Amino acid sequence: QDDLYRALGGEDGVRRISAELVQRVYADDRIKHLFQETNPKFLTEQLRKQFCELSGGPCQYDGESMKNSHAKLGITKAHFNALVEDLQSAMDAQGVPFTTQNRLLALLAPMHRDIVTR
Ligand code: HEM
Repeated sequence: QDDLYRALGGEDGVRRISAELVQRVYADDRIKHLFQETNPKFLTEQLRKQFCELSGGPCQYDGESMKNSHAKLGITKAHFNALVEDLQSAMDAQGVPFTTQNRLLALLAPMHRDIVTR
């Protein structure tokens, strides 16, 4: 049940992917303006726990719901796609195989219903 977690590189892998994603997002001119009031360390830690739990790892995501945490941001489909691209780049940089990348992305994709609000 934790094979996706292990394919992502386990604890260290998921930690590195989360950190790399946040670095890319804060440098991404398409979306960085939306993160101006968010502490990158906090966001990295929340993403780490969420990716860990989703992939079957021994963690529990204890943060806000996707709906509540994104409600006021006015996120578009284009913003969402930009973040997904940043995640793909982050996983590429960590040497995560394409098929493993797609398994994580498939778990995240349905969240667009709660995250994209315009
Ligand atoms: C599948 C896609 C996404 C996932 C899995 C995700 C996940 C998360 C998580 C876990 C948090 C922390 C919630 C908390 O505990 O308070 C968060 C917050 C946040 N997300 Fe996302 N997110 C996604 C897409 C996006 C997109 C597309 C944007 C904007 C381009 C975005 C912008 C933000 C911002 C600005 C916050 C911080 C809100 C605050 O400071 O309270 N997210 N996201």
